[in-house]
Amino acid sequence: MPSWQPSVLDTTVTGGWAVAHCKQQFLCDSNGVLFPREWLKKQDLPVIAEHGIGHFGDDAVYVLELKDCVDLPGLGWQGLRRYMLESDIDTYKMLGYASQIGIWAREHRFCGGCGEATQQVPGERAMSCELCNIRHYPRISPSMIVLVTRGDEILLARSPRYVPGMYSTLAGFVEPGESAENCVRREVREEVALSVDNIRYMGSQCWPFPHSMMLGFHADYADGEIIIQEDEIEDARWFDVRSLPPLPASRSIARYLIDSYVATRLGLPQPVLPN
Ligand SMILES: NC(=O)c1ccc[n+]([C@@H]2O[C@H](COP(=O)([O-])OP(=O)(O)OC[C@H]3O[C@@H](n4cnc5c(N)ncnc54)[C@H](O)[C@@H]3O)[C@@H](O)[C@H]2O)c1
Ligand SMILES: [Mg+2]
Ligand SMILES: [Zn+2]
Repeated sequence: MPSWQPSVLDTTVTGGWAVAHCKQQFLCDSNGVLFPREWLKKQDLPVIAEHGIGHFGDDAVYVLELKDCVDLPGLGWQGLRRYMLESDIDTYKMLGYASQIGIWAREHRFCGGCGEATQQVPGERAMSCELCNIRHYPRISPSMIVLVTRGDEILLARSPRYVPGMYSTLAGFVEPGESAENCVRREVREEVALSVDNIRYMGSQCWPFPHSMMLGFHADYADGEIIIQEDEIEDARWFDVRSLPPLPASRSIARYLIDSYVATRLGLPQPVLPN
């Protein structure tokens, strides 16, 4: 499998390969998502932005951001989540990156300060506004995710958005003025009314749904009884490491945090954080 290497490519150079993206979906056919770029640009597509995003093996790759997910004969659309679950890691990384750049390009065609059209900065992943003399960079939203444990028990919760039966670790976005550790304390308190101690950093993961940076932690239960925050969570419980419910996808940091603790308690080999 070719490997994926992001970089900023000049869109005035012709040739290479391209993906067409719209709302976390990719245009595809039976060969996949990469199309000869010049061919793709000749199709009847509502392109609103184009960025050169890097190399897949030796091939230069561009993303065409489309206004709508239009139907083309013989072609379909496939969501990023499906690639996260089913494709090789380099294809998933390429498409996660393409999706983040596509969404950012869509949302930064005009300056938020003055409303004028922005321009791509050559050689940099930025849109500039000459009137305001500012640059708009891709947005990344730091989020914490935490596995809370109490001896052989781990705390898992269900959001109403999850597939039936699945439970996962607690997560939430870092707010202005907050450290990642304070975010861990606040989210655990808000979502399940527990307090935690001994918060330690476990690793991070880009989570392109749509632009999160997951900061993974492990924390010990300190105090309190579970009271769920009903608008975000429909159930939360302590599970014994020997009898766990259906868990998140193996590529997620949520799953890594769980597998790592289970491995420690049961004396199994440690998992590797997929990145
Ligand atoms: N990779 C993983 O293993 C994994 C697992 C669980 C959650 N996540 C991700 O973690 C992130 C946070 O999880 P959550 O949904 O529980 O968050 P959360 O507990 O903060 O609740 C979501 C709410 O946060 C607000 N919000 C949305 N976008 C925001 C932003 N950019 N900044 C601040 N607030 C925002 C909205 O009100 C939204 O309803 C999500 O992107 C989710 O997909 C990743
Ligand atoms: Mg949450
Ligand atoms: Zn401006």
